[in-house]
Amino acid sequence: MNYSSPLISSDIANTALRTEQLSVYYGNTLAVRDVYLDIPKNKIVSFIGPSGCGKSTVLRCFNRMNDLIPGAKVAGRITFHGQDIHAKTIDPVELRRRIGMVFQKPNPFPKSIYENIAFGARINGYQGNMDELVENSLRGAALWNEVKDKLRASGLSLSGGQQQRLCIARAIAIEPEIILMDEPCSALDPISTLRIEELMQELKEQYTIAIVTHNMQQASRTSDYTAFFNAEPTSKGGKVGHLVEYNRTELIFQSPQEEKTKDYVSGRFG
Ligand SMILES: Nc1ncnc2c1ncn2[C@@H]1O[C@H](COP(=O)(O)OP(=O)(O)OP(=O)(O)O)[C@@H](O)[C@H]1O
Repeated sequence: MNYSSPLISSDIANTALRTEQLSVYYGNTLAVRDVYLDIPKNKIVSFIGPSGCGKSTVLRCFNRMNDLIPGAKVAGRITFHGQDIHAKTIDPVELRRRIGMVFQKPNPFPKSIYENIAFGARINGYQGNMDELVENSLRGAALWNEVKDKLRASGLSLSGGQQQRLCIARAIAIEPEIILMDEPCSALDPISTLRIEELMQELKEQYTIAIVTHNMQQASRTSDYTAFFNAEPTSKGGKVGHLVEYNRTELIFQSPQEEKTKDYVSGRFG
């Protein structure tokens, strides 16, 4: 097996996202190169690696968030259930509805808890019973019991951990298939972090999750597969990220194939 370009499976039906020779540039600078990666359906995949190796860059490619960064350019191919996400027929707004995102810092709208859920759903044309959608989304994000008596209070009045679960509720309200999480717990205390991790286990029954995390214990606790990225120096004095090894999480942490992975997961660098 070639660990620099591992494809986990040839089982397309169970592959939610696939990258083939994915490279991303910011202006003329190559940030990350030649990533081959499959994200299987209804699994949690963690991206780990030292700062600047391109984890967030790759994550943002999946729902074309990099389109919104001036100068960012994506080369290679990304498919979502076999369909090229850069095809002319793909509407990036619809793609982002199907592939939602939760960010590092909880970012609820400065609106009521209720409206945080209802607003996006309304914009996306939701025609059903809004009270039900709000309740179900808050239940899905394990927040309902804490907020059911104060749905008109501001989302910003919640604790950091509750705000992050509100953002997850907002994401699931528009019924995505995939949830991308970019260090969703880095601003949270350990108890709120554990709640989000428990929630992820519940969510994966319905959704596919890809998460960037600096917390290796979190990757090993929560994910089915782990992708280890690293950055190597270039001749011009910069650095370029690449995928070193991708495999089942227990193999990455207990018997990695690559020396670099071994060094990283044992805390020797990063
Ligand atoms: N908007 C941007 N404009 C220019 N360069 C960027 C931009 N975003 C990221 N980069 C560069 O791309 C490279 C990869 O960054 P990225 O944030 O993807 O890495 P990361 O592994 O997620 O890092 P961290 O763990 O610190 O969040 C870095 O060299 C970074 O400086």
